[in-house]
Amino acid sequence: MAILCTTTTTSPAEKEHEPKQDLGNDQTPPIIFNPSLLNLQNQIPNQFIWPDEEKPSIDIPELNVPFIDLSRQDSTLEASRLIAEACTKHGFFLVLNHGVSESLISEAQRLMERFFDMPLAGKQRAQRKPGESCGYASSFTGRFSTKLPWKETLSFRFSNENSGSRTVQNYFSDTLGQEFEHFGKVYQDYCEAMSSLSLKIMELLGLNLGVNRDYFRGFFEENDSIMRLNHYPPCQTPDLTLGTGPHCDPSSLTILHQDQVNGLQVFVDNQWRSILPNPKAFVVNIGDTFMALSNGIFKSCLHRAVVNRECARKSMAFFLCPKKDKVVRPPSEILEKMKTRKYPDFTWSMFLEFTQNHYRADVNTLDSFSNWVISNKKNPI
Ligand SMILES: C=C1C[C@]23C[C@H]1CC[C@H]2[C@]1(C)CCC[C@@](C)(C(=O)O)[C@H]1[C@@H]3C(=O)O
Ligand SMILES: O=C(O)CCC(=O)C(=O)O
Ligand SMILES: [Fe+2]
Repeated sequence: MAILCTTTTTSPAEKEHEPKQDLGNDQTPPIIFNPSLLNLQNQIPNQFIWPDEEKPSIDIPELNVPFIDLSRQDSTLEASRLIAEACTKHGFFLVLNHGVSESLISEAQRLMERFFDMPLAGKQRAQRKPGESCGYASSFTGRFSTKLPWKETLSFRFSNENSGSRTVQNYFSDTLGQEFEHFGKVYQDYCEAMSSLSLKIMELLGLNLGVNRDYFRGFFEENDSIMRLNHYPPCQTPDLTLGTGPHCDPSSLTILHQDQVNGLQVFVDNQWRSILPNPKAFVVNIGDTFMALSNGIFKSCLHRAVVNRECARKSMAFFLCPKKDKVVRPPSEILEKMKTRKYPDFTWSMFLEFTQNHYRADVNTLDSFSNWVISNKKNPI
């Protein structure tokens, strides 16, 4: 059962999303976000206080998203129709009977708890460096100086390029040492399961966009993805801050597992809505790169995560991304029908660089990136 920690509704989202080039370059030394000390404080540091128009408020309605039962072979067409309906509107849906073993999910969750329970210095052995998308970040204190998120994260790369290349396993052993070998094995298996699930979902997305079933599967077969563990500690003033600020995922498809604590919200029809946790399901959403691949037909939608006073919340996100040098351009079947291109050609390596070094992801990331590509005459090929 979901633990419903009170939160919610909001404020208009649009005007708060002007591009902020707050990349942490000011002169004040970064504050330290140590969850075991901060979660009991009645006054949170100013850097964590979000502007009024972005602060969460209480009682938001639930978003009705379709449940896609992946076990029913006979229902491929129906599943694909439901997905398409959700993706043209907001890009969020749930998958059930997804085939990922419950024991793998619960072991991945257990190890995430163990990792975040470690003293700060232990976690900092995997410290994320400026400009890099992987590693441990306690809030983003060195990276941003305002609107800090109330969370700590561990991110690592997964590559499906040479099956057996064991990117995740090597990451844990190389960064945290041999005692983390078991972590590496479990998250390697988890990412492989996420990668296969993404490829299945890609077939369904393709069916609805009128392309060959294998087209997007092939496009993402050698994916170079990012896996992220999120820990949102309790906060004594949850109405002042956010766990993850409003953003669209720059990646292609996100597969999220939430624990039992409420917190994920999506901005639909001009209001914030909750997606309640369901440990048996994965929340799937379209990211900006897939929106570009579908020439804007499938939407990447604004979402955020709120925190609460009582309980810590943990989530695991797999961000499916194409192989770095693959050119992101809609398939001819779509372009023949639509005639005009919505976004320029780009590669994931350019988009990733943009989000890490030039722009803090928000609702406008894809448009700002497109303008950046066009004005810098970046050529992906
Ligand atoms: C390419 C990426 C940038 C972010 C990590 C991956 C996929 C999602 C992006 C992010 C989660 C969007 C919200 C802002 C962000 C800074 C965060 O709060 O975590 C983003 C990630 C990032 O740059 O680390
Ligand atoms: O933790 C969550 O529920 C959502 C996190 C998220 O949106 C992200 O990491 O991109
Ligand atoms: Fe997200």
